[in-house]
Amino acid sequence: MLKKRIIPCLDIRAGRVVKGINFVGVKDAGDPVELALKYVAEGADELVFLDITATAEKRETFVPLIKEIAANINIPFTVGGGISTIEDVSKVIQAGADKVSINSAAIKNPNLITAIKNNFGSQCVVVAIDTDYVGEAWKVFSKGGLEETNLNTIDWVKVVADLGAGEILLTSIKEDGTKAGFALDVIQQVCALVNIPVIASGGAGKKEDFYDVFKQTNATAALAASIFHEDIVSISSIKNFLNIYNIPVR
Ligand SMILES: O=C(O)c1ccccc1NC[C@H](O)[C@H](O)[C@H](O)COP(=O)(O)O
Repeated sequence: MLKKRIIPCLDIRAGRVVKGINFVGVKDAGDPVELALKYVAEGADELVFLDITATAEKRETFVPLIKEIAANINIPFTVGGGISTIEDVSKVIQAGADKVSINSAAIKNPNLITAIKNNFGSQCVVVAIDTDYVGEAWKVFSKGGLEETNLNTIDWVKVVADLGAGEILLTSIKEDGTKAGFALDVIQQVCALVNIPVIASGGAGKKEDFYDVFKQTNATAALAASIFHEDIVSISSIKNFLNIYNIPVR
């Protein structure tokens, strides 16, 4: 079995790490560079930086901060947040990111996935999908979880994989920030549909949640924010725990 990846996520607003619950009520969670260094020292396999700033001011804080973080870490670095053109991707890659995460822009213009793949390689494009169970189906949400689309998550994952996505970052909105555990059902449904890596995201609250997601689904990585920003458990202790229970980690 491929080694599983533990990925801390820095949700950024106005240059600070923030964290909320179900994508709302975000509170300050610290300095991005300090947290990035801390997580690398703890053994993070990758780092995700997600700028949730909705305002135009993001351009000022976005690129310099990416440069500063990229200069200080030696693990794969994925950057997302409002990326919607090849020029945005180029700027972020030149600033030091290894991959980009696109969400709302992929919904609006699915061909952007293929364009990024053709220009930078499929390994560079992570398609982030925020999902919630509505009525009888898992639906895709855009704009930071604020807008329900007419897309069915199960259909959308197949489309993005066919268009050239290198990975899928699947976040269950209901679990986000709750520390109640990952949404194992939808994660496994998605893993069973695509041949590209799926990163589970949303809900991690204890080390056993990481065991559950790797034991009960084919997720190749688990992303978390609250559990790390609130110092509930370190990345290294999660990895030690997974090793004891024979889940391969780096
Ligand atoms: O993804 C967004 O657009 C967004 C917008 C506003 C606030 C949070 C957002 N995303 C939440 C992140 O994806 C978050 O890091 C993951 O859901 C993991 O959260 P935890 O449940 O705290 O581990």
